[in-house]
Amino acid sequence: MAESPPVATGLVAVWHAYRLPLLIVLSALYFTIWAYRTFSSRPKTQASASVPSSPRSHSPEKQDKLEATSEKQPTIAIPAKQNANLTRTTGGTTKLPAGPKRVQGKKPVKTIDGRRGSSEEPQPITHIQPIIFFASVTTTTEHYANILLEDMRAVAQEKAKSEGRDQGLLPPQIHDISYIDLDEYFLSAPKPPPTSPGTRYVYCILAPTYNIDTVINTFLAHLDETHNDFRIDTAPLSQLAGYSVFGFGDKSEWPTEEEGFCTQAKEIDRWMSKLTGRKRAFPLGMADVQSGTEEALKEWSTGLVETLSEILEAGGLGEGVQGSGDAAESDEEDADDEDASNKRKDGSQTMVDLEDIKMNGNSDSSAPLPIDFTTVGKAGSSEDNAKEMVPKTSPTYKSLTKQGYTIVGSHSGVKICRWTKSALRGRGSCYKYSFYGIRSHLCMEATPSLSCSNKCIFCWRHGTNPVGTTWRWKVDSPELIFQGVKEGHYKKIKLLKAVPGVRAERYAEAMRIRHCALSLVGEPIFYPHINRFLDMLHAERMSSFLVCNAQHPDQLEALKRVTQLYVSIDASNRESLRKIDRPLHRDFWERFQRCLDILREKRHVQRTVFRLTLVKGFNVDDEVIGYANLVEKALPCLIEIKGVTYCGTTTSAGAGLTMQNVPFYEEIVTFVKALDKELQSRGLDYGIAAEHAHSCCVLLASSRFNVNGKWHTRINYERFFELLERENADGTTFTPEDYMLETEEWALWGNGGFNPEDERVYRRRKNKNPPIEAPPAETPQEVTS
Ligand SMILES: Cc1cc2nc3c(=O)[nH]c(=O)nc-3n(C[C@H](O)[C@H](O)[C@H](O)COP(=O)(O)O)c2cc1C
Ligand code: SF4
Repeated sequence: MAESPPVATGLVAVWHAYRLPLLIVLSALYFTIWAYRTFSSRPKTQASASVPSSPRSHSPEKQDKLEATSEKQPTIAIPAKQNANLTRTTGGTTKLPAGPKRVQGKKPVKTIDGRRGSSEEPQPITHIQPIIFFASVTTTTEHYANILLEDMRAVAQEKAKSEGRDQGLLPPQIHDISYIDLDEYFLSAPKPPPTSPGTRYVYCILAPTYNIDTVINTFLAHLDETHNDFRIDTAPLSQLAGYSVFGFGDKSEWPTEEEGFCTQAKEIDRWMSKLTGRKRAFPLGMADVQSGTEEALKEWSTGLVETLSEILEAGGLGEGVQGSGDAAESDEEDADDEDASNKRKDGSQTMVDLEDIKMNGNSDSSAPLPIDFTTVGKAGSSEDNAKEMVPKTSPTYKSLTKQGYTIVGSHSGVKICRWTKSALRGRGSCYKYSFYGIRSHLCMEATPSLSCSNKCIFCWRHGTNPVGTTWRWKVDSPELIFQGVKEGHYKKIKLLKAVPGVRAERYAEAMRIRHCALSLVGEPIFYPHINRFLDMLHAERMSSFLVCNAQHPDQLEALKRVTQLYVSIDASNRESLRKIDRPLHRDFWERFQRCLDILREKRHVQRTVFRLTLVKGFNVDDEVIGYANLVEKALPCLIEIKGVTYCGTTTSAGAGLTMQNVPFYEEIVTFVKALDKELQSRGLDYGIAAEHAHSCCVLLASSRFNVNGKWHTRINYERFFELLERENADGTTFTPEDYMLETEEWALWGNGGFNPEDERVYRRRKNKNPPIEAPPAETPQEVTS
């Protein structure tokens, strides 16, 4: 047997002598390394570690190509791992997150305005970085997303050339929703890079709708979960500068939204509104993939890009005004409106004119007392000494602006009516669409005189507007008023673009006023330069509907042509008129009668209209004969009959007006039939032409507007302007029959009058047992101007 070498013998001896301490040291070393690896460096998830700043990982070639086509622009890349402080691990970069979510995050801090947000002070906005997200199963949406990318890139380049690069719109980034980690973009807003802290992101989301399970369901589920995850701020994307959604669907199979057209885009829009704290920068756009797709997308993207410029200019979407990024959700919004309308400070229920649903602020029942100017000075006092009708410092100014009026100059006003809002949302226009073809989102409601010479008991404006018998104030130029009312109107329309449900195409249409209702408050013909003001409207091809109170015969006589001339007929006899209109003129009845004579003279030159507002117990019972007398005297082209809207002011209450005085639609119908019969019995050729049950309104028309058995109550606006321009050029006069159009079938008497293309929305009744009788939900009393 060979002997062991001496070194080996030595090692064995050492092992035997020290094996216990050696084993202990080695074990300790092993445990230390294991513990270190286990606790200090838990491996990162693929999601949080590997998300690149903006590339579309699924098609690098395409992205390279797109990037190659663009000039070098300062694109701001989102730093990877920016959301690492709030990471919901989903186990991968694609598709459905499986199993329960794990959330690591900072507790969101509350900001001064009560919203939650980041603890860091946001920098003023210097750059807008649009990010286009799209989902696509059969590549249609992807195709349009790339068109949008190119369009926005071109705009950004153009703007960079003209405006420089210190501030402005950056070329967009694009992401396919299927290939991004949703947590990276939809759990919190991207943080601006340190080199450009004023950068804010705008999400432009393009999505088709599928009634089968696709990545869009995954996306929607993610948005839903994020919003409803109690560990996450409910509006974690509020640091975005805004968002907008565009949907693709197929109308050949899903013809209406009720039947499923673009429903998933609508859902995305709704969730994004919640997640961003209502930062809808532009209304939801929708396109039918069968026709007009590119045009619809173009219209939406043009509007969106304009908004991005506005965000840059204004430093954000704005706060605190409905529609400016702080709009309530559609249904909540309606409920709020309803509440605001129906509840007064003293807790009693009232019904307020729905046109008066305020754009901002609260209605204040402690409105200032009406300013009666009749006792101050004399008419025609020198303009130099003349006072302003509604000075900026006056309580009247404050009260009117609080109610949503924009005061222009010192005596004019403009306001958005609730029907304009309704039409923008595809929920129907006012009765003037059914009767005359006026689409409410194209209509501006204005007045060049906030002052009136009546104090009608049912006037919802009473208590805020000045009253007077003669003009004794400083007179603003028609140019100033025209410019001011247009600006005021467009500004309010712009505020509405973020209101849930507003249609992109209707919003775009609304940016061109086509009609002007001179009927807001006060007496438009009181304004000394009303004719010049009308010329300005017509020069821009805006039709004019003017309502006067039959108290200013001289001004009525001198009034030039309008598209449709109204006289309010609030009663059929002197005593009743005195009680209802509470006129300031002592000779009010004589003035009224003279106005009827003038209307009779004008009936072959203009479309003349009687507007009857029925107040049960005041001007309905036993007055059919009296109204027929007035019709016989003035022979108006048309007679509009509607029920009063109870406004619950102290004035109306003092006059004994309650909800009991508001007629039901059936009662209006009974009255209309009786009046029709009475007119027939006198050989006056009138008939019941159309109705708009939705706003309790019925139209009687002279047979002059019945051609071959078909009612022609609508207006051919194009024709009106052609005829007017010819008249101005060579004096060729024309008649109302020259610009009439056939009434739509659905608007005819007996058919209800609601445009089938609009979505009919019934107001929710919160209070099941209202203390006072309310009109049936099917026939809400909605007053129009
Ligand atoms: C199976 C299937 C279901 C669809 N469901 C709807 C739907 O519910 N509503 C709708 O408006 N369009 C629907 N569409 C139409 C698609 O939204 C439309 O074709 C869209 O352009 C597809 O976009 P994409 O090619 O980007 O995936 C559906 C299409 C398919 C093939
Ligand atoms: S006509 Fe009057 S109610 Fe109708 S949309 Fe115009 S302003 Fe509104």
